[in-house]
Amino acid sequence: MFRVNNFDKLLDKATSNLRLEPDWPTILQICDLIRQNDCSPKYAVAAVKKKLYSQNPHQAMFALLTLESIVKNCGSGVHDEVTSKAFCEMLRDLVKSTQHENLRNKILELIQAWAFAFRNSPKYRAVQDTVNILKAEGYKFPALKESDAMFSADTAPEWADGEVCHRCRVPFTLIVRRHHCRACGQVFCQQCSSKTSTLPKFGIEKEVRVCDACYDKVSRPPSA
Ligand SMILES: O=P(O)(O)O[C@@H]1[C@H](O)[C@H](OP(=O)(O)O)[C@@H](O)[C@H](O)[C@H]1O
Ligand SMILES: [Zn+2]
Ligand SMILES: [Zn+2]
Repeated sequence: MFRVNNFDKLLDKATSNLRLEPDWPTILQICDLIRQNDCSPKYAVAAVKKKLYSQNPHQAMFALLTLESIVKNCGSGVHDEVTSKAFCEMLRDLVKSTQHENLRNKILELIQAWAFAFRNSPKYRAVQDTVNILKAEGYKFPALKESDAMFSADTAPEWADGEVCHRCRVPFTLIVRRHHCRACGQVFCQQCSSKTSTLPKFGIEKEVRVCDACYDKVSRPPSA
């Protein structure tokens, strides 16, 4: 559980009510933890959500900025969490209940940007529904900056399930343990995923487990 505590420490630091300016380096470290699978998107979003309810407007705003960054940088695992009906309803309630104009506007900005970013994903339609409801209730949304809705970060694939090794087909047992390659997300036995590599293209700077095929790909010198 150490790694998760590390996340909590970073989130406390990023949302400290002693700060007057956002702590962007810490916010980006939080993104790295999630991108490296050191903290699950579910845990991360739930922890940030708690900070949104802080009575201290600085803390709540820093939590919103952290939320904005992890949605932009950490891929579909986070998108699944913040586009759930429950999360959208929570944001809608916050828009209604907050006393702070700047918090309200930041939430409206985020919901609108996400609705635009996910406009082609039917499974995320709860966000557009929330925009429509809030507009019908008379809330004024800030002008959409399309740049706010560009989630450019390339993120590591979600991990696949499987009862046998993706490469040698050996069945997993109590002895033959399951492992995941961080580059392709497939499931392998120890023998087929014994190597490690950094994966800069996914923002993973530390050595992580990769399968033999991905190891050959990432360690081959770029073709001249
Ligand atoms: O050790 P176990 O109790 O079998 O748990 C496995 C390890 O956590 C593996 O981590 P790793 O890929 O870093 O080895 C992970 O990829 C598997 O999904 C888990 O089932
Ligand atoms: Zn294998
Ligand atoms: Zn692989």
